[in-house]
Amino acid sequence: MNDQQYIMSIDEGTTSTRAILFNNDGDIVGKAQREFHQYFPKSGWVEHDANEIWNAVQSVISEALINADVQPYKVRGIGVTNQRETTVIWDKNTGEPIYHAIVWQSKQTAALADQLKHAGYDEMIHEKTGLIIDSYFSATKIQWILDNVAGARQKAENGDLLFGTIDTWVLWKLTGGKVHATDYTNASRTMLFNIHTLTWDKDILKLLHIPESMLPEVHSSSEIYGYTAGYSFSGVQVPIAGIAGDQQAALFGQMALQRGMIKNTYGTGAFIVMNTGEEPTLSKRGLLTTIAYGINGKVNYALEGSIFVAGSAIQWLRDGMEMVKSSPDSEQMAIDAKSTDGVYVVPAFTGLGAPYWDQDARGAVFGLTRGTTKNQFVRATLESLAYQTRDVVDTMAAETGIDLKSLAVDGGAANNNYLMQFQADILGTPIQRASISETTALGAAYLAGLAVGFWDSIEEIRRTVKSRDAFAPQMDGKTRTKLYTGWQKAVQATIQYHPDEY
Ligand SMILES: Nc1ncnc2c1ncn2[C@@H]1O[C@H](COP(=O)(O)OP(=O)(O)O)[C@@H](O)[C@H]1O
Ligand SMILES: O=P(O)(O)OC[C@H](O)CO
Repeated sequence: MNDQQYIMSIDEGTTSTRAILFNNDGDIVGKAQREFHQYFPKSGWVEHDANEIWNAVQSVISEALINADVQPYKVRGIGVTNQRETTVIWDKNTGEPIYHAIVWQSKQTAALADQLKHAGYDEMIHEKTGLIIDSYFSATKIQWILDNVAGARQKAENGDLLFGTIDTWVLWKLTGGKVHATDYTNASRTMLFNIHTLTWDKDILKLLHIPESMLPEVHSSSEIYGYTAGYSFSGVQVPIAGIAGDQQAALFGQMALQRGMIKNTYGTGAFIVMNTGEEPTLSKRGLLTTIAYGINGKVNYALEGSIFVAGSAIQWLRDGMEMVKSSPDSEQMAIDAKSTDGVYVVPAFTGLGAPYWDQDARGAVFGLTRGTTKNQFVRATLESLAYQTRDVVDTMAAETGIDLKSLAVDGGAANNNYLMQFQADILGTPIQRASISETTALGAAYLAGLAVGFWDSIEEIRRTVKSRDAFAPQMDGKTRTKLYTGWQKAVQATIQYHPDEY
């Protein structure tokens, strides 16, 4: 009899939900993926239907089990990882969301964030939460829902509403409404969590008029939060034993567990995270301080540079500009272009994140001539992912004094070999690409597997890590400086031009 057991990761991303089954060697044995609807009700707004996300979660769980021919009782534990910050508020009596989930990229709360900044709360919020006031985080999204949905504030004050990031929503649904909890990594993205005391911050809650009764309990990233209930896992009770925001899960999946280790995940956005050890480092240069993971009674912190538009710029080339048929086609087109011939694309579609934090910037293209080709435009768009990464990596080096020896990468767009080579060239640093691009899901599986004894220790996990693809820098220093200087000028010009002001 086959007594192999598995861990299932549920990776609820910005554009799709995946369920992935891992065996004891950390290999993928089954997988299912489902895209869901993106709602753009007004310019700059991005929303999801939380019920649709839950339906997608249920269907990918079943499909992954069927695809791998694995019986549900063979799953030892579930790890949940998720797009962070995205905010759901639901009625705890009916289980119904009272508004669409407001997505991390959404800009409907930019004015609320500006009010907080202008009232001079930057320093207080940065000091307590490690974050820079921005509509990106959950806090102003909660405020907005309470202010804009009829009767919501009263219900919240009566204790009838629950807030959750997507991990919390999925956990609540999986456990049949029994468990309302999150982990440190997700809590640290709300702009309501004190990263020093590891508690919800009462001063910020008071300032934003958010009742604490709405907020989930906060736990470590690796422990049993509850068990699947009802038919949520084909009727079998499986422990949900790992939770982490997707970028932190990727850091864990890369086994970047020592101070100074750094990874970049190229998904919808790109997120560069450096493990800074057991003490939080507050940035003076526009990086976020965040919780990397909490495990075995200890918390590790990280510095993060968040780039809002990365793979989604390639989706824009596909769906908006209709310049590529599929995202992977961008690789050959970039190679065929041979050079961008001075074209720069700055994809600031929803403002600029780290290190600029300019909510009002919008995308721009520079250097077009009559001779500019589609292939050059595609190449320039791909290169923007690498330039934005260099902006953050340089800032991290300046902030910490730690020089980058190599950059660990993963995520969908990291499959693009042209991009990876250009990234190594423009950084002047080698790139190490994880053997599976699903490092986020792997990290959540590790966290869950450690909690249930599927893996006994981190050392045991390390023994299963496979060799990686490497990209060494080949560009000469003069070309690197010339290209990067052009990018810096393009970004400065983008910051100068705020279309809403005209
Ligand atoms: N070969 C490729 N070249 C460039 N971009 C790619 C490639 N493959 C996927 N992408 C981009 O990567 C993103 C998907 O990556 P993924 O890690 O699945 O993202 P998420 O978790 O944010 O949903 C999409 O935006 C897609 O356009
Ligand atoms: O969906 P992803 O992978 O681009 O990740 C989104 C981030 O968690 C947002 O902070």
